Amino acid sequence: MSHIESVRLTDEQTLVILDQTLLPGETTYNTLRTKEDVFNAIVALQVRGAPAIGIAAAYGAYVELARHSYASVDDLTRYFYEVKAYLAASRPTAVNLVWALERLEQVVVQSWSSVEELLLALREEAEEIRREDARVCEAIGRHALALLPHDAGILTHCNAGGIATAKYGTALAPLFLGKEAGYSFRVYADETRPLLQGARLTAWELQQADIDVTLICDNMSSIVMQQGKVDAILVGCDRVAANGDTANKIGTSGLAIIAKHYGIPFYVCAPTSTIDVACLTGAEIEIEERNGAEITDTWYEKPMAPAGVKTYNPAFDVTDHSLITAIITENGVLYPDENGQFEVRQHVEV
Ligand SMILES: CSC[C@H]1O[C@H](OP(=O)(O)O)[C@H](O)[C@@H]1O
Repeated sequence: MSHIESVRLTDEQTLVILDQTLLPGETTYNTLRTKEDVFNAIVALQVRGAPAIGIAAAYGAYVELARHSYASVDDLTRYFYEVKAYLAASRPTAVNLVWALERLEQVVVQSWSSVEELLLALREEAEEIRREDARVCEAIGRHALALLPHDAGILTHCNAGGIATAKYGTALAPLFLGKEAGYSFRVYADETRPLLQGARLTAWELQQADIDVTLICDNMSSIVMQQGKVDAILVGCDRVAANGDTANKIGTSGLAIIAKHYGIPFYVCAPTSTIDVACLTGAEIEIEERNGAEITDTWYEKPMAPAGVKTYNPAFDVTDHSLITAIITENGVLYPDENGQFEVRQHVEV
């Protein structure tokens, strides 16, 4: 699989990201030099996808810290907490953002003899977060692949591909690995309004990998399931609660309800870094609400709605655990027990 890297730390202590807002028409890389650059890139979804956001935040925190001088390790530590709080506020729903910054905090709280030693350790931890994510996504792909017929029809939502992670993606990982193993998946990618991650990113990534992909509007997902074209639905996630309730791109929960109606397996592909066992149920997950202009203005040359119309633009929704067939992590496939309950904590702490 030819890998398209979406987040990279350079030797010049800068962060380079693939600007995902310009895909598929332009493959443009932006250089981020400050915490403000990183914050704005995450808010604008230039870098997006829960794991990729975490990696960008870890790299971004390091890049910001490395560009200043410090009188002492305590001075650097104080500034780390300022940068952590600032970057953590960029997007609230994907837990990987805070998870990655807390990984750096675990480094900061150790005892360090010099500023240089601590900065080096922070860079290495950020690099390890990226390397780990690639290994995790490949493992998710292998576990998911084992569940799928060689010629399965797959429905995807939003984009949980290689560019949303360090490599492979989560929901798309089995598709890339299957392609390498000679599988002939037929993928239906729904466009995923309002930001069209399915049309712009998933269709693009699958075409780049020569995987059969058909783009559909979100409101066509039901008919492709009714017509028997879909053998399984694969989605990513932004935060999985302790009971298995899952926050993912807006529209996911509706897909799960339709899948339940047609008896189609609904799989959540979840790195354990996206599981938040401190969050007991989906009701506790903060849902980011974004600017309504993404609905009315982003893709249209002419007005698509009356001027001044009210909008409501929740970027995510929560799929109830009762609608999820299995949660696939790097540790394996987690099915609900006989009472329909997911023992997520046990699965995470293997
Ligand atoms: C492996 S990416 C998970 C998740 O992230 C996406 O959200 P966004 O495009 O807003 O960053 C989407 O919900 C994906 O399913």
